Amino acid sequence: MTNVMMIGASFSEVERDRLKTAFNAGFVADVTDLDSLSVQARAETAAVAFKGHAAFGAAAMDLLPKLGLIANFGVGYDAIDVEAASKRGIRVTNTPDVLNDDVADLAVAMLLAQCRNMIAGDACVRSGDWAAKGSLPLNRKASGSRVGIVGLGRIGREIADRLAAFKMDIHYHSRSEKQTPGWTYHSDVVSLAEAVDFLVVALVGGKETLGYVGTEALAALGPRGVVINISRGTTIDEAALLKALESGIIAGAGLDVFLNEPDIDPRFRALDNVVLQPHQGSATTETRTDMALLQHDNIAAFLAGRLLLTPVN
Ligand SMILES: O=CC(=O)O
Repeated sequence: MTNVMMIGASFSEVERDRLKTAFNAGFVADVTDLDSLSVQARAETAAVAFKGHAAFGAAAMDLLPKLGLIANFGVGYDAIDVEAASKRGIRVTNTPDVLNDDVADLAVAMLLAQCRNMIAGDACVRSGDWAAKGSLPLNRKASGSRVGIVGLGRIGREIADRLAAFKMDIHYHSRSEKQTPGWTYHSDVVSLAEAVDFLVVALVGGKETLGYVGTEALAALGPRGVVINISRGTTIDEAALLKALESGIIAGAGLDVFLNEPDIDPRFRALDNVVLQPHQGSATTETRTDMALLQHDNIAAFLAGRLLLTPVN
């Protein structure tokens, strides 16, 4: 009997094997494939191990009448309609904390790569241009500048701690003022953007933060401003961001997340003032293993009737 169903083409072979061995879990690549399962397989499914960013809404939940748990692989669960799940008595879990370090590391790496022009530097050495044409134009100092963190949750704090070690003056905006070591709170994102050179977006995704950083904040950041986004493509108004990058309203960006991943807006690829990453904030072997184990442990706890480790609802 299979009462656990994996949903997500992005599960690795190791992750699939682990869940298959532990729970005899079945597999479908996408939520839209659920109706291809037999009536019995759907009727037996008590828990779903979910991975990916495709929407998991009420209609899919209704295909699984005994569903009691959606265990998300990832901290962000904006793909899952949690309200619809709660209404149906379905619990949702995620994988917080274990990925904070990696996501914060990538944010810092993109900020440094952007300032120090590292992508062009690598190309310059590889292509032979260094010998043929000489060094690159001077790039930009990162240490000691002013940075604004949008969203001082678990990941935002890790980013701020790292950038404080780079002697940066830390400003932040979040729902409420926090206990911080001398960092400056801003009650709105525009005043934060006005005060800093770098804006690092570490918000949760979802309806509430849709287009949170928009035209006004980008204009306030100004022509030396750099945006780093490791949250979700939805948190920045992407049309406004592209316009700001193309027209010099801001200086550049480091982006790990986009709308319509992986088929991102081709205008990004034409820009030479951006560092682009394929949504890989948590993508180290170590962290993905920890995330997989936490997802597994939530499913095991649910099936055994124990308390969930990291519940969302
Ligand atoms: O995007 C990755 C996550 O939410 O964990």
